[in-house]
Amino acid sequence: MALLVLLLVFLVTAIYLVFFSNLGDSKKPDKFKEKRFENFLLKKVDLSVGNAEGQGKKKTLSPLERLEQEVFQYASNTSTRRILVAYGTEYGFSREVAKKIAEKISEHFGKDNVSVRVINLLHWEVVDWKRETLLLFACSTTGDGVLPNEAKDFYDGMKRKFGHGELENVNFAVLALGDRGYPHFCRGGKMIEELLKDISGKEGFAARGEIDQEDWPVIDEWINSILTCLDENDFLTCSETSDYLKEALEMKFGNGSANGSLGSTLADTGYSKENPFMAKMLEKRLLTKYELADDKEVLHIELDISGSGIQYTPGDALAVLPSNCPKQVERLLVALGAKGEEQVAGPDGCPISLKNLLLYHLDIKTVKPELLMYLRQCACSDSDLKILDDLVDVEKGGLSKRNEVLREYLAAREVYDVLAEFSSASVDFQKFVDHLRPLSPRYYSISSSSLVDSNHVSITVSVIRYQLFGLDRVGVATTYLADRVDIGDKVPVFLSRNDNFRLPSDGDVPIIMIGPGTGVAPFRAFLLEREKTGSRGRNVLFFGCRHKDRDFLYSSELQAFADREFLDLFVAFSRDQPKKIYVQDIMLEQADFLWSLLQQGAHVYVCGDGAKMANDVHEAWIHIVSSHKPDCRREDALEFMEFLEKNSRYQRDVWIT
Ligand SMILES: Cc1cc2nc3c(=O)[nH]c(=O)nc-3n(C[C@H](O)[C@H](O)[C@H](O)COP(=O)(O)O)c2cc1C
Repeated sequence: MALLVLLLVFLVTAIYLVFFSNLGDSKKPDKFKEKRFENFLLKKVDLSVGNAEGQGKKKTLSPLERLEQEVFQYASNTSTRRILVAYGTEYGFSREVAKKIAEKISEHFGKDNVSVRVINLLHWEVVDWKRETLLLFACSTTGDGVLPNEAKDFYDGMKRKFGHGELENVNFAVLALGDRGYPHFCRGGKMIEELLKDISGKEGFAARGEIDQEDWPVIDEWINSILTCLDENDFLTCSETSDYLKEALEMKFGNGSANGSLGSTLADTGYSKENPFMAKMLEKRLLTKYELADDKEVLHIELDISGSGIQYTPGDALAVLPSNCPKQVERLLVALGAKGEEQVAGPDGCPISLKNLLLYHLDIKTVKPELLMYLRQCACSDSDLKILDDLVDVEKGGLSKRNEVLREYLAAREVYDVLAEFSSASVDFQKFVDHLRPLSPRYYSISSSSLVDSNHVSITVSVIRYQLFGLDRVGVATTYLADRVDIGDKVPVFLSRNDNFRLPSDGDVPIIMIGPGTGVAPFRAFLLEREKTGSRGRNVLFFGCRHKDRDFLYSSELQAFADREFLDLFVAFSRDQPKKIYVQDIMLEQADFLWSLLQQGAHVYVCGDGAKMANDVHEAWIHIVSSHKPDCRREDALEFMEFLEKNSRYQRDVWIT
């Protein structure tokens, strides 16, 4: 009996514990629940950040997941009103723009009334162009006025495939994205428009948009002009009720497909911005004397890519995904009045600490004009409001890049500066980060040859450090590599192909390389490759720097090539004598020699600063050609250089800082 009573007491206690303790739990103060939520957040953060050191350790995406990043379906695909928005991008901005175009069209017509599909031009072969009636293109320009790598096959393929007027059913319009600082502004978009004009046999239904950098107000204007045209004309309606495209894409790239390749960049290695390879740093060597205030700090960096499957060719670039400088992030957090541990939504929508988001995911240097508009909303002092109103004055061009005052203001400031300047603005952390750009990869010309060592890749990095408004400023990726990555640490990288900067296939053809400063990087790769393949063609290099004994990059290697009579080396040291001398000056001294090389079919390469040097070198060529070709006027010389360019005998890999 006593045993029975004991059992009964035990049972009652157990039942009480199971049911009532839960009840009790639910009455515990909210803090307890918050704690459990916090643990949940921590787990999520771990997943989204990868690890404490940095980003980059992301899961490998399946072909279908990668496809979803490339192709977006914004609306019902059963609608008979249909449009295809195709983008060609090198750095991702045109994809962002294409998504915005799709969203706006979807919003304007109602998402059930129109089917808007977005596709990377990389997948152009999946599209049945004769079945498409309405096309919008958003395409950038890269290199020296060329199409993005992933859009090149589309351009050549469409030219081959369709004759004049063959796509007569197509209505199209083009948005060209570029940067006015480059000599061939928006050339990629212009090429696509010309192509479409030819194969459709008609003009675009709306004027071509030309965008100077990330100018959203002008992009919005163009989208609005498109919406007006679509309201006024019935281009949208097509005769088909089902959409072949989604099915075709899934067939081609879906799980289990036989040829599930996503195109050249991804297919070769599977590594991309979203899914980088973690390459171990093997060497970091200073190539310059770095002691005086005026000295340059240039590093030779070698990385281990064994096991990655990355196969590079001289001319290609290596993209590095950096993280921001912790000191700069701390400074920003102080200006924000934040601790850093505050939770905000990360790029994938998962919660992440404000500090980690700023360290690993967002660009804290570039100020978007939209951030100023947001600060305008939060500012409460009259003087802050007045300055902000003046900056974004509609009369001056508002938020657009046409607003010269705003343009100059932003060019000289980082995100910290505007926060510090408009300190009366009390910002919401989530809204603040929503107004920052994502941190983008930085591209460095590869300076090694995979024929010499396929497991290693090297880049040549000029480290950026300067002062602005009395504060230290740094180049994000250059100081990431110089200060924050040690030998043995891993760096997230992926390969960026550059088929517009290639050695001649015939090793007997002479090459003329012009590469001052870090512009010499791809030429080191060219020389190593040509020596390894036993090329017999003459190699001529024009290199320039400030001082022979301070910043002559790879001097002993280059001198050794010259000593072996494998290289004709010409150098210009701009500051070693009272009169400044640059590469274009020493080219002119060698005019007869250069002309004779051109006569022998030489290929010409220029790498480095696109703002000044590339133009000065181009002028030097015009001079050399017009002074050697009989009866040659300036226009004839320009035409001659264009002829060389069209025949891949004049290739430039230039950039503007
Ligand atoms: C290395 C490099 C070369 C560029 N060359 C040109 C050019 O020749 N003409 C031009 O208008 N814009 C040029 N741009 C600017 C880009 O077209 C512009 O930044 C564009 O918004 C990038 O879009 P995307 O991210 O879709 O490639 C160049 C940009 C870079 C980084």
